[in-house]
Amino acid sequence: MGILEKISEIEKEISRTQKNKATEYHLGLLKAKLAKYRAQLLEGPKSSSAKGEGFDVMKSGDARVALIGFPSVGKSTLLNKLTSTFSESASYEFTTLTCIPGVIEHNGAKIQLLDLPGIIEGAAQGKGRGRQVIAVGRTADVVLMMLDATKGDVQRALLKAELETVGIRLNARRPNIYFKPKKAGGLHFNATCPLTHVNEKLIQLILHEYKIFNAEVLFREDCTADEFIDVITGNRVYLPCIYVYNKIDTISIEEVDRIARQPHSIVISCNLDLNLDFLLDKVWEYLALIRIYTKKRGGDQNPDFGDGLILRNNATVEHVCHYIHRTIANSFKYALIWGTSTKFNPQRVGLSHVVQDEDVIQIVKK
Ligand SMILES: Nc1nc2c(ncn2[C@@H]2O[C@H](COP(=O)(O)OP(=O)(O)OP(=O)(O)O)[C@@H](O)[C@H]2O)c(=O)[nH]1
Ligand SMILES: [K+]
Ligand SMILES: [Mg+2]
Repeated sequence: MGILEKISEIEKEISRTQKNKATEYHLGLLKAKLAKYRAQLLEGPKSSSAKGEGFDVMKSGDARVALIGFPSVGKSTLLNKLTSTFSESASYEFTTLTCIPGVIEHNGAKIQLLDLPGIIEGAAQGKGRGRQVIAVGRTADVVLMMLDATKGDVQRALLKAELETVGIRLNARRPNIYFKPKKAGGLHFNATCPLTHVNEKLIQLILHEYKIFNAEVLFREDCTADEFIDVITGNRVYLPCIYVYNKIDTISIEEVDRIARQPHSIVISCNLDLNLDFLLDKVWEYLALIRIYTKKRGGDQNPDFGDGLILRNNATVEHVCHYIHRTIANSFKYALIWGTSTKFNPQRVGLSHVVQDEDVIQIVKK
């Protein structure tokens, strides 16, 4: 039996199996098997088309955003609206066949926006250009899952499932589980909170499926078997995702209102230029980028507000130093900061101080 057949057998069995206390172990095992086969499938012989043809796009700018969606939902139209790059758009499916990068300039940052071919059900198993699209998706800082507002809710669930299959978790946090395989000593299992989804026996069964007999496992939150499998498997990526419903010019206002209220969702119309500014603000929010302005020493010079430094949320003064020049941190004495991250303006801070959006910083060297 090929891997694909094994996978579909297991999937069938899982859907056949009723979820209850008695089947808990059985289901846990099936899920572990499924995750294992899927991993094999992805690692399997690299298909010759997995590279090239415009898919090896260099990362550039401060962040990368990937447009993923079914054919003809308007991905290329959006790229044309938001960037100065042109990508062919048309009413027929699979107009776009490669990855086309554009640049969005927003809040002084350069955000790389990737237009990609449409993906279809079965993409994760290599249908169409699915695997290549998903491989690019993994490298993004934020995924824009683009949907046709007229097509109902199925698309969203289908796409999410495709991405899940290949280990991409959308709008989820890495499970807080400590896991360390050992050479000997059996399984040491502990939890810092009551567990309602798994117990030691199930954890042991799942680990055996991966031929792991000695390990230390500590649940720091009430995780599920699936989440534990994610931790064992290891190569998961956790990506923020915005569901972008396009073509709202063709549906009723009631329907627009309903869709807009769903979590992580935003409604737009490329054709009528509706809500595109709001989309950019959302992208900015999901990227969690911050702007830091520098001020030179001496005089009453104003900071250079035209030219901010773009950093990740939770960046420290040390990150700021590295951004300016990698040797600055060595000769660093202290920094003065004006902004929301300090109590006083200015305030003297050290390298570990966490900066906030729109802080002004002056670095004083030894
Ligand atoms: N009514 C309406 N049509 C739109 C809107 N945005 C795009 N379209 C149309 O949708 C069709 C598909 O647009 P594309 O930009 O080619 O879609 P795509 O997702 O890039 O398609 P593929 O590259 O084939 O996957 C075109 O005919 C567009 O004119 C919109 O906001 N409203
Ligand atoms: K199209
Ligand atoms: Mg396109």
